Amino acid sequence: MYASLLNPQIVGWSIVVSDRVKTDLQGRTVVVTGASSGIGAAAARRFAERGAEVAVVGRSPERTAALAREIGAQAHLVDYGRLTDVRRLAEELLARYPRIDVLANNAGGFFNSRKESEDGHELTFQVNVLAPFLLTNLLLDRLAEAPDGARVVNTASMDHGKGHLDLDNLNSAGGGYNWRRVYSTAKLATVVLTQELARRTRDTSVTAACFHPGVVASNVARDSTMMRVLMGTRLAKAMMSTPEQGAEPLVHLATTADMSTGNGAYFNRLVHEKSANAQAADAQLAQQLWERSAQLTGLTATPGV
Ligand SMILES: NC(=O)c1ccc[n+]([C@@H]2O[C@H](COP(=O)([O-])OP(=O)(O)OC[C@H]3O[C@@H](n4cnc5c(N)ncnc54)[C@H](O)[C@@H]3O)[C@@H](O)[C@H]2O)c1
Repeated sequence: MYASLLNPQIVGWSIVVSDRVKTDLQGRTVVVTGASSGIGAAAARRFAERGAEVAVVGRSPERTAALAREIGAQAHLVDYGRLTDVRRLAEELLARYPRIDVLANNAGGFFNSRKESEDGHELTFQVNVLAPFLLTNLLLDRLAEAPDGARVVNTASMDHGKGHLDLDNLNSAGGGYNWRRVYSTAKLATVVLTQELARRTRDTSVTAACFHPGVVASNVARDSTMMRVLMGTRLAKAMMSTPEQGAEPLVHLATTADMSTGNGAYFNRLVHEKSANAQAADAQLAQQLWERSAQLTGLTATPGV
């Protein structure tokens, strides 16, 4: 019974994105970050089964190579804790793939205590927001050239509802670090930047969406002792979705034929939802967050308004 509460597909909630999907992905290239485990690995397998050329992007050399070998794909390594590494990855992808049809920004996570990246940014914000923002911008021209239209799918979380963006303190500096609030805020930024990306690319064939994958049994809590213990119990595992179930919305949003009603939107699994967080609908904040993120990642050229 509890499992069905957490698994929309079991109780049969309505699916409001178009159910017309591109099932044959032959000739298409899909980039999946955080693909060495969990939701990303499950999604990468599904894309490969449908014939896509998959760029398996991961941090762990062993796990990334193993998954790439398993699905006959190419492994690409990156550490999102270093923005220079994100730039190197973008160059590697641009050199290797003449077309990119889907960018799944899925890498993410949270940390027990406040850590800073090599670039001096709070690490949760860098890994979940700044690094994928930079990668997306660096790949955007290639995405816009995709012959059948390209899709950016960002893995957000329903936790974004509890986030609060303070443009003057995106670094979560000062005392009282609360990993949950910091993670929720990072995922709120994902929701806000997805909308802003859709707005800034509205004259191109690129569309974007973000989603909550459900509560998924994965390694996402590896850096939080408390969450690792909570998510590791047998009862908790029985209540959670599998990575394959968590990957379903990602694969669907990446391949759904018609995004005209969902461009820039947030989906709770496959249900198009209006966010309960008022900041998610603040267009001025979205514009400012985009500009601030560009500044923090050293981007000089981003799509205009
Ligand atoms: N598991 C859940 O219940 C849940 C719920 C909501 C959202 N999410 C989100 O789903 C996404 C996938 O998580 P998952 O549950 O599959 O967990 P996971 O830990 O298996 O996957 C996270 C991936 O992100 C990668 N990653 C983390 N830090 C990185 C870094 N510094 N550089 C490069 N890659 C890095 C990891 O290597 C891993 O492949 C994350 O964005 C997570 O926040 C998960």
